[in-house]
Amino acid sequence: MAGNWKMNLDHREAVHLVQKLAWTLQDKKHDFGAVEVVVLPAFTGIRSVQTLIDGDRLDLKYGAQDLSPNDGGAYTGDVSGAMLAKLGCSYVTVGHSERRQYHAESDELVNAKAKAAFRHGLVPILCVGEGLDVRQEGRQVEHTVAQVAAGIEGLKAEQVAELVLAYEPVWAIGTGEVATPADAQEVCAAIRGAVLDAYDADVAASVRVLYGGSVKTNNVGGIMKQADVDGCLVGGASLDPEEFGGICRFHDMPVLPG
Ligand SMILES: O=C(CO)COP(=O)(O)O
Repeated sequence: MAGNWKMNLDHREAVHLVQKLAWTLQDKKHDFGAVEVVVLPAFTGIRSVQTLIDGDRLDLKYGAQDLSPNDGGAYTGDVSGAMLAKLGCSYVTVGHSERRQYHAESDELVNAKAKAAFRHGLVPILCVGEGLDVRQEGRQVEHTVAQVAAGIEGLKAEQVAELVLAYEPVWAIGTGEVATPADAQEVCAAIRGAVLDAYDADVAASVRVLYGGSVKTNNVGGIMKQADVDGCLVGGASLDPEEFGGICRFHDMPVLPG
């Protein structure tokens, strides 16, 4: 379960949220062996979050929301995978739809960022998903599978086995419009199928496929029941420690009909 905080929370607020999240998980006896919990602060919060997690030996992982495809040099404003690895990051999202939309990130750039992450021992959370127009045309599977194929181009089997692919239909992000569990399963199964076609059954079984888009405690139960959904990438709800803590306890959450 990964919380993408997006451009929210300064470094002090980041520490506060991690403290509260740790308390609520501890209070509810969270099974960290069964459900890995990851927070993705803005760059400015990572150092403080690292200090807290290391200092208190919290069983939380953390990462960044983006990285440069380059390893260092004259790239003003960019942050390299090496810098994130030095801060103890485990994960980094690449190709989030907000990066694709507001920074015109292409599939080629997303692929280069995924490779940069692996060069520095970071696991990319590679985000894919269709917009409303594509969904209305019924082309969500072909669109998303093409993004996956381009995103994983040239990656080694052992890298893809570690990779996280996040299906985030753009029309469901921050809108309150959650995909139905069946919608999520349809595309997540196709994503795993694309990995099977490109690699083999072991890699397809090992790659983790997340769903993201308006995930809350009241819908996570149904989404996580789906065979090809291994976890969720949570935006807005991850800023509320009680709500995100509840999402991490998805086994206890209601599964609503439909
Ligand atoms: O973009 C998302 C996570 O990366 C989803 O955001 P919301 O959960 O706010 O819809």
